[in-house]
Amino acid sequence: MQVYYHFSSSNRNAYGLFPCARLGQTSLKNTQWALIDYSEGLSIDFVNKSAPKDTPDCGFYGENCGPAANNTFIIVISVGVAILIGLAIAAAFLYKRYRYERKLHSLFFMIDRNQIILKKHTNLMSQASLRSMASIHGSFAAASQTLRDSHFFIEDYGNHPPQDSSQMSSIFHTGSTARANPFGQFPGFGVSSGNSEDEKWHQLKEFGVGLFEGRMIGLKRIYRTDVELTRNVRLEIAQLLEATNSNTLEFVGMVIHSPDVFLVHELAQRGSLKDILDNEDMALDDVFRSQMTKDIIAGLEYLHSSPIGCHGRLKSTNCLIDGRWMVRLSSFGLREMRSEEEWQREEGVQEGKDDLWTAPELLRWSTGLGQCGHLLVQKADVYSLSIVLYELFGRLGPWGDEPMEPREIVSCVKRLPSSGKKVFRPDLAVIKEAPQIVRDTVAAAWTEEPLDRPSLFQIKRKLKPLTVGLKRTIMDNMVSIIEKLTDKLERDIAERNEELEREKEKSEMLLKMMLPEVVADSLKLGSNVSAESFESVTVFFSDCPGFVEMSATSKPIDIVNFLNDLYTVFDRIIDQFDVYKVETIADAYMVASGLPVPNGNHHAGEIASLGLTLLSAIDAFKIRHLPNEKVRLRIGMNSGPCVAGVVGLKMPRYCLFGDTVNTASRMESNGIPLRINCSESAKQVLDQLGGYVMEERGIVEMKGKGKQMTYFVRGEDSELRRERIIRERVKFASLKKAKIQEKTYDFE
Ligand SMILES: Nc1nc2c(ncn2[C@@H]2O[C@H](COP(=O)(O)OP(=O)(O)OP(=O)(O)O)[C@@H](O)[C@H]2O)c(=O)[nH]1
Repeated sequence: MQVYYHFSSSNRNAYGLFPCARLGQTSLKNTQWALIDYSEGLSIDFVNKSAPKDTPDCGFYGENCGPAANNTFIIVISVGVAILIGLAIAAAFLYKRYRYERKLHSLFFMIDRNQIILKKHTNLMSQASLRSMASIHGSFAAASQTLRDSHFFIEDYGNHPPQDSSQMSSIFHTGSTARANPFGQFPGFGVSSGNSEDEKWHQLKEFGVGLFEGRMIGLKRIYRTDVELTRNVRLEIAQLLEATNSNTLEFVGMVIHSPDVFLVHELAQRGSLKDILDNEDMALDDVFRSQMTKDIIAGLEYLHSSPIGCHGRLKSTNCLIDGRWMVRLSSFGLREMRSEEEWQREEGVQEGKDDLWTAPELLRWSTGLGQCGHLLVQKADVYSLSIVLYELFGRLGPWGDEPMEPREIVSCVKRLPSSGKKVFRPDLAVIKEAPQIVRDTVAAAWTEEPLDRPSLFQIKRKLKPLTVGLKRTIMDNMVSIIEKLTDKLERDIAERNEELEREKEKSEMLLKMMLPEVVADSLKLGSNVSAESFESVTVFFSDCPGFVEMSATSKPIDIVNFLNDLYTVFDRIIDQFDVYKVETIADAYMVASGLPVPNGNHHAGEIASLGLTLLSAIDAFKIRHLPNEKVRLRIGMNSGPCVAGVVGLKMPRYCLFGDTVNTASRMESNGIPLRINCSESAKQVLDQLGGYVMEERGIVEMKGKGKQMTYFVRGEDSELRRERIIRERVKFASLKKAKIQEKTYDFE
């Protein structure tokens, strides 16, 4: 067979079929098969100088085209897109970081002081609130704050806040990376201007309460001489703001207003664990203790796993209790900023009380908490936890019944223990009632060697039996406590009401002793008591002649005793008559009848009968320091019109005015001792009443009054008086006060 590729052998340029090889058949004997014999001929002059492809582009069946063929393309595209996404993420990350850095450089945490309304801090552990439901077990003690004097000082710029960051840096040492002018951003933020608002803020010592953006906040003073806002400090503040956990207290921001610096945090309604433990009225049962233990550990766990890394100053004052009775840890973080504060405090303000919870290695550490690694502080937290648990279960304070002063305790803990000797720790016997697992945990957690202390995880596992089934039990517990509280509350309210009632009665009684009942009643109702005219009253004066001489020769205390004895007798007697005691001035005793409630013309009778009774009583009266002497009482009485009213704002007195009063006084001063010296007008009224034995004394010259006819009242017919009073009582209610005398006095 021949293969042609050219149809014209003479013209090799023309394309056609030409022989280029010969294929023959090789005969094979003894076989049925023949092999193809190929002999090469001319070389092939291919169109386009190369042999055509032996396979079509897409293959014989299209297998090289379609979806499979696009994989590479897709891969390329995918890689491209991935790179783009990567770049976008990186850009976003960088942008976020840039924004974070910018935020760090700003004063994002600053709160303008003017946005906070300071509230009076009655610690919510106070009696009142605790008696209220809020506090489960009756009254909590007021916050046991050890108020420390402020040692805080930031350079004072007077009334002119710094205008730029360079000035600002004198207040806040912002470091090379941090420069900001907070005054531009926060109107009112800056330095004290010495007004009353400043005063209020200065007066806030350790802790204050305020209202910020509609919610109650706690203000904790930071004791610093300056605030260095380095990047680290800002980072710590940012971490605090980001910390959100149900067992840590929410940090809201800072108020910096020279010279005051405050941390602003969410308010824990029920005060600190210490407040609760210090309050003897607050019975804590196992369920509460277990729940609190659980909360404290949970709070610490969160801090240890968060960027904050540790607590560093755990103590019972920093375990705050919120409205739902959950423990919320506070005062963590800001280690760098507050480590400075520690040393300032140590220099004199504290008596070591704050360090009773501090681990020995931290007490020995000399460069401040800010320089400690997280692990070290975490182990120190475990130590502090052991003291808090000891306090919680022993309820005798962080060091139980240890008699040493806090400062001594702290120095003993700080001292390196000699080998083989027991380390100085609180007495475990104080918590002998606590479950064994608690005692074991406490003992293990205050080990001297930090690394030998258990981890929080181990502590939690060890104490798990305490909290098993707690959820259900605590609810039951709450209900029963609420019931108990309600009972207690009701009893307390009833008791207080009774007390209040008693106090009210006492003060009313006092008022009535000072003023006539009708006057006291209208004063109580807030009405004005205007002066009142009385047509006819009788005024009585008595006096002890020789009193001035007696005063000169007796000891003042004897005079006081004498007058007290005498007036006790008089006061008892006047209760039997319808009279009103107006006042006493030294030995002078003034009484009136017919006011403030008129009693017709019975006033003269009441006064005369009173006088007779007094003279009778005086006969038996003994002067304690002069047993051989007798009181020679001189009495004067006069009847007529008068005006009475309350005068003065301070110590208001019910006073009588008018000539009737003056004449009564003259009757007494011009009278004869042991006689009732009676004026003409009083005698006339007594005659109208009848039953009084009168004796004419005669005309007496009286200073300012001229000649006055005078009488003595010598006796009375008590039966007549009795009948008269019984008869007239219906008409004159005040006569009901009058008791009926049985005896007729005769002074002849
Ligand atoms: N009711 C209530 N009282 C608080 C609150 N914060 C603090 N207190 C009271 O103020 C006391 C002192 O609190 P802090 O100043 O935080 O305690 P501290 O022991 O001085 O703490 P550090 O200075 O951080 O070591 C607590 O024992 C509470 O009685 C709060 O949010 N609510």
